[in-house]
Amino acid sequence: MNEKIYFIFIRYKIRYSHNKLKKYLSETMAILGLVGKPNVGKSTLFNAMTEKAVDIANYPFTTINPNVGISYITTPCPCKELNLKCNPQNSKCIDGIRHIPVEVVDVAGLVPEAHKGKGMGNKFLDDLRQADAFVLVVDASGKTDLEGNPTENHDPVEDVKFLLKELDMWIYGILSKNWDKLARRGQQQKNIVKIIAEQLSGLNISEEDVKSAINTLSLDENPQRWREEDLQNLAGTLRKISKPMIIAANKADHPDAMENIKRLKEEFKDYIVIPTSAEIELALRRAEKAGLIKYDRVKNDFEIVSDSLNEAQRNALEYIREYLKKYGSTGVQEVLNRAYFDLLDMIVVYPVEDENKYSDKKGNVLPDSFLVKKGTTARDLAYMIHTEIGDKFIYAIDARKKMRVGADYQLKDGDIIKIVSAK
Ligand SMILES: Nc1nc2c(ncn2[C@@H]2O[C@H](COP(=O)(O)OP(=O)(O)OP(=O)(O)O)[C@@H](O)[C@H]2O)c(=O)[nH]1
Ligand SMILES: [Mg+2]
Repeated sequence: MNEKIYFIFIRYKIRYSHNKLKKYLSETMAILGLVGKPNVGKSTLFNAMTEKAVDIANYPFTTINPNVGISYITTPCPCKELNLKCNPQNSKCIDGIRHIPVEVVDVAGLVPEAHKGKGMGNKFLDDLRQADAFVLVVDASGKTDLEGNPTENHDPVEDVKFLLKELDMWIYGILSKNWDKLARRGQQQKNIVKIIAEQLSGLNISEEDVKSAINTLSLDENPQRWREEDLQNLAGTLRKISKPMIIAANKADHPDAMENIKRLKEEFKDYIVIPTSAEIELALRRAEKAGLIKYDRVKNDFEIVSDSLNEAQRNALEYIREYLKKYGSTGVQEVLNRAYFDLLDMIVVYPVEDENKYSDKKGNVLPDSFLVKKGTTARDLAYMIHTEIGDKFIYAIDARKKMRVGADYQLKDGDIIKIVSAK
C-alpha cells in the first residue's frame, strides 16, 4: 500500500469506526508501530491491545497488509481523588482508571536484508513510515529462527540487532537517494537541515530531529565532505531520535524465555525491555468478553464469574493465574503505557469548561482527556481544542487550585484546565 492510500486507509478506519475520536486523534496522532521478524506474536499483541481479531498463525507472513486499530493507555482518573462521578466523552473510565485511545499498527514481519526488498521488506518498512514509536517484538522463547520458521535455541538478541540494522538501512536508503545533488544544494544554500528534513518528511522526521542528529555527530559544516559512513551514522542517529523504541520480549510464558529475557536486558541497557505474553493477555480479554471472568487490571488478577466453565477452561485459567503471580502482569498494558509516557514523553490533561464542577457546558464531569507532549503549554492546548479558542486565548485556570495561569504555562500530568478565550 503506498503511503497516501495507507494514510487515507487509517483516516477511513477512524472516521467510520471511531467518529467521536477522530478530531482528538488527528490532533495527537501518536502512532505506535509493532515491528519484528515474522511469527513472533505481533498480531497476537495487536489483538490483545485492540480487541480485534486479525489472523494469527504459527508460520511466517501470516500478516501481509497492515492492521490498524485503537488501543488504550491507562492512568489514574482524577475522579477518584476528587470524589466525583465522571462522564468521559473521548475516553473511558473503568474503576477509576482512565483509558485513553491511541493508535496501533501491526505490520508484516521483517527478515534480514528487508531494506533491499527481501521478503517484500521495503514495502513492509513503508507501512511503518507514520509510526511515532516502535514496539520491537521479539520471540523470547527462542523457538523461531531469523526468518520466523520454527527452530530451537535461537538467540533473540540477534533479532534485535538485525532489526535495528534494517531500520537504520531503511532510513539510510531514503536519506542517501540523490545525495550528491542534495549535498551540493545544501552547501550552496546553507540549508542542509531543511533539505534532509524534506527528503525524510514521509518518515515523520522533523527539522528539529535532523538538527539534533547533526549536532550529536558533530558533522562537518560542508555536507559535501560527509562520507558514506557519516550518512549511515546520521541515519542511525535519526532513527534513535525520531523512532523511539521499546522491546517486547514476547512469549515470556514459555519455559525457555526467562534466560533470554535476562540476556536481552543485559545486552540492550539503553532500551526498555518488557517481558510480555500476548497470548495470555488475549486469553484474559477474550474470557472477560465472554463473561467468564472479571479481569482486574490494577491487581493483575481475575475472578471467575461464570459457573459454566469446563475442566479445560478452569485448568487454563489456573495456569494463567500462576503466570500472573510469577510475572506480576502480562506486560501488554505496560508496553502501551511506557511507550507513550516514557518513550514519547507524554502526559494526560483534562480540559473543562466549568472549573468548579470540573465539567463541560452540558455538565459532563471530566469529559475529555488529552494525551499531549510534555512541554505543551496552555495556549497549545487551546489550539488543540479549537483554532479559534487558540487565537482568542486570554488565560487559563488550573481548576484544582482555582488559579489563573498564562499562555506559556507548561501543563503537568493530571492537570484539569479551563481555557478562557475572548468571545
Ligand atoms: N507461547 C506463546 N505463543 C505466542 C504468544 N504470542 C503469539 N504466540 C504464538 O506465536 C505464533 C505467531 O503469532 P502471530 O501473532 O501470528 O505472529 P506475527 O508476528 O504477527 O507473525 P507474522 O504476521 O507472520 O509476521 C502463533 O502461533 C501465536 O499463537 C505468546 O505470548 N506466548
Ligand atoms: Mg502478524
